[in-house]
Amino acid sequence: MIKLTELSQDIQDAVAATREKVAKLHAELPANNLVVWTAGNVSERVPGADLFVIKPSGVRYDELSAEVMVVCTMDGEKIEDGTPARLSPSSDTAAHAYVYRHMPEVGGVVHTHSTYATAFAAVHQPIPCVLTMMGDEFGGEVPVGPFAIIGDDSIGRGIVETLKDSRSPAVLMANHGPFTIGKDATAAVKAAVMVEEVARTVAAARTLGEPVPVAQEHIDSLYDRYQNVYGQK
Ligand SMILES: O=C(CO)[C@@H](O)[C@H](O)COP(=O)(O)O
Repeated sequence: MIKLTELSQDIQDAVAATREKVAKLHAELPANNLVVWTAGNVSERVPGADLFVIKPSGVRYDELSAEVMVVCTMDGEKIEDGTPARLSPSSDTAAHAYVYRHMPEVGGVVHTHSTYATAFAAVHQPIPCVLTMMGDEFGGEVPVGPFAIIGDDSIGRGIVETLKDSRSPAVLMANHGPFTIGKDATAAVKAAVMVEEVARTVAAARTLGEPVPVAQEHIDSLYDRYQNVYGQK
């Protein structure tokens, strides 16, 4: 088994920095009302190594610190990372690992059960692109992925199959909830916040009438501006 202390100092430093970052980002899930109890997870690739960092399974968010973040290989196997052997990685580790293996551009993955996005997943309905904010962040609708059993790489296969030809960084896995991807874990957390927000707004809009789709040409222009011009250089 790979032992963290036997890896190069550069890799050990990169692991330490990633653990700090991933531990901090987990606090964003309850802070943004995206999870109850322990029902969500964040992971990030370790730069310069075939490793990623993810939270331990079933541990309360206020107990998560850099020291207990679990380090895994790209096959989702925990390495000897200095945490107790009994500390298992998230139950969604195989899904995160599958995404990293098949989407090399992805550096971060997030899963939550946020209420409104999960409600769309429960009824197998994509979130239609009816808001400029959706054009900006998702470049179109947020798609629904297949039903998949938890624990092996079925969820990962569903995520990759659904997102590989989509601009959306979010997929609503049927009867389960949102999984989001990004160039790093911060971007994936942002997508998780945004997908819940637009799901909530679209659900509210439907109580008033039928939401009006944004024209494709406007979606393309919104997406291009937000991805390439918005914010600070
Ligand atoms: O979707 C599920 C289970 O339905 C999981 O995402 C858990 O809700 C969180 O699991 P851990 O990351 O704590 O193992």
